[in-house]
Amino acid sequence: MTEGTHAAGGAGDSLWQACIDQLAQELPEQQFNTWIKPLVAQINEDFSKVTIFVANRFKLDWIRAQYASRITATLEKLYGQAIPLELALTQREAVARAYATPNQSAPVSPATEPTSLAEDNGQAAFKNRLNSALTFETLIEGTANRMARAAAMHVAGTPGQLYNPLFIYGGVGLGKTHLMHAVGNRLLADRPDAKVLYIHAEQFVSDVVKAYQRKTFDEFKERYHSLDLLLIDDVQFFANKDRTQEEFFNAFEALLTKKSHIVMTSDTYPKGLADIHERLVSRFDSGLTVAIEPPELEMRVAILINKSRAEGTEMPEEVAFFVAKNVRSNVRELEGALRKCLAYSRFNQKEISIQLAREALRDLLSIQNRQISVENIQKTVADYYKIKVADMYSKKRPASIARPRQIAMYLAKELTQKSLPEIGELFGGRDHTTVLHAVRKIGGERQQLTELNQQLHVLEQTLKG
Ligand SMILES: Nc1ncnc2c1ncn2[C@@H]1O[C@H](COP(=O)(O)OP(=O)(O)OP(=O)(O)O)[C@@H](O)[C@H]1O
Repeated sequence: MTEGTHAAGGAGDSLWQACIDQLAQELPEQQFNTWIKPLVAQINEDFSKVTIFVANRFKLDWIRAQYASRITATLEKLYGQAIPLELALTQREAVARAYATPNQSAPVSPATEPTSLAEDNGQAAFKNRLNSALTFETLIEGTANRMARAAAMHVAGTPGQLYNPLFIYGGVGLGKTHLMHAVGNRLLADRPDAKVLYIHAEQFVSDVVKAYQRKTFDEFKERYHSLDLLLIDDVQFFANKDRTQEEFFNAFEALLTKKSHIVMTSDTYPKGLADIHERLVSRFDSGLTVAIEPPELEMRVAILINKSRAEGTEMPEEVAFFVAKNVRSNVRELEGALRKCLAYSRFNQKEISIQLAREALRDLLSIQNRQISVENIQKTVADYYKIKVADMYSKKRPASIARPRQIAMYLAKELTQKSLPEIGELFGGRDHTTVLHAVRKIGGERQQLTELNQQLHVLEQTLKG
């Protein structure tokens, strides 16, 4: 089961995909990528229920509070009648079973606490929100994460000393959250009485808002300032939240003064963070900043072999290479591909082979093999903005035509291997500097204008199939 797809395939699959596409258009890109895109859903074959699997407890609560009704409404609009929604925590066996029995609902009740949540650790009322399955032992090491892993291990072994704060950044699904939990779990294994808290930045924002409304800042401070280790995920979410940034700054200073450790993650390095106060950005960068890169081929192979072993199945090395060569973006997608292969093998009672992987992953492979041509981009963009395809090559300059043309040039550069002169040629013999200008202009505006960004997102999704 991959992100955004349905377990059993068929009509449910298309319905869920349509729902995801719709939400991609409606929500700001960052929100969509963080909360909706990683969701894994299973729609029963009789459409009597949709079960959405979420990676951890916080995410589950967040999806329930912020997005569940929106997802239900979108599905209802698309399907024509309401489909009850259930939220469940991702548990490998549950997902695998859901896969193998597409007619049955997932055997996980929506609000159950996962058995893996290591919330007690002798700290009765204190909830650390750690997932005990995410440890250093289950994190595969490779060139891509070697430095981040080494720094994290150091912090877990001697917190409050070097590398404080530890700032880990990288793209989606590369193991930042996993690494953070590993630090917390390791510290608790060594010192069960340590006060550790894992929290997503959005939850911190929401705690600040609650403390503000209820005038409970003393409790808030007591909670955060007394920690030995604060693990805070996705701090880019602090953007534009002044009060939150102020409270985080206070917590940060208090924790560092008492030599507690802070580990943070983000999708970018500190100076790349937008709309976060300079004094905070410079604090973020004052310890150690390390990147996690997308995993290289050998690491992807090792991850596949290890994860399938953990599921009780041996994946032959040649199959792991085949899958790893075809799934390159991130570990979460790799896990999705692996689950598909394992479920396909169980369901069809076939040995895992390259042929089986090819069948199990055929959707994914066909998307990759589908070449996006400049002609296709021109046609799609012209359709979208309701202009003639011929205007893509014409010399006309009114903005209603020039802008879609620039957008098409931008997409041609982004989505094909063509050079600037080649693209210029295909747009009615234009100079390569004209293409470069369009690429820079649209690329720059995309960062600023949410509406343009959403339009581009829709066009990209359409072109990628
Ligand atoms: N090196 C690794 N070895 C084993 N599993 C990994 C590794 N890296 C990532 N994973 C797994 O991949 C999945 C995605 O990782 P994780 O959630 O930590 O990513 P992330 O970088 O925090 O992404 P996001 O920013 O989208 O939250 C998790 O199931 C995690 O356990």
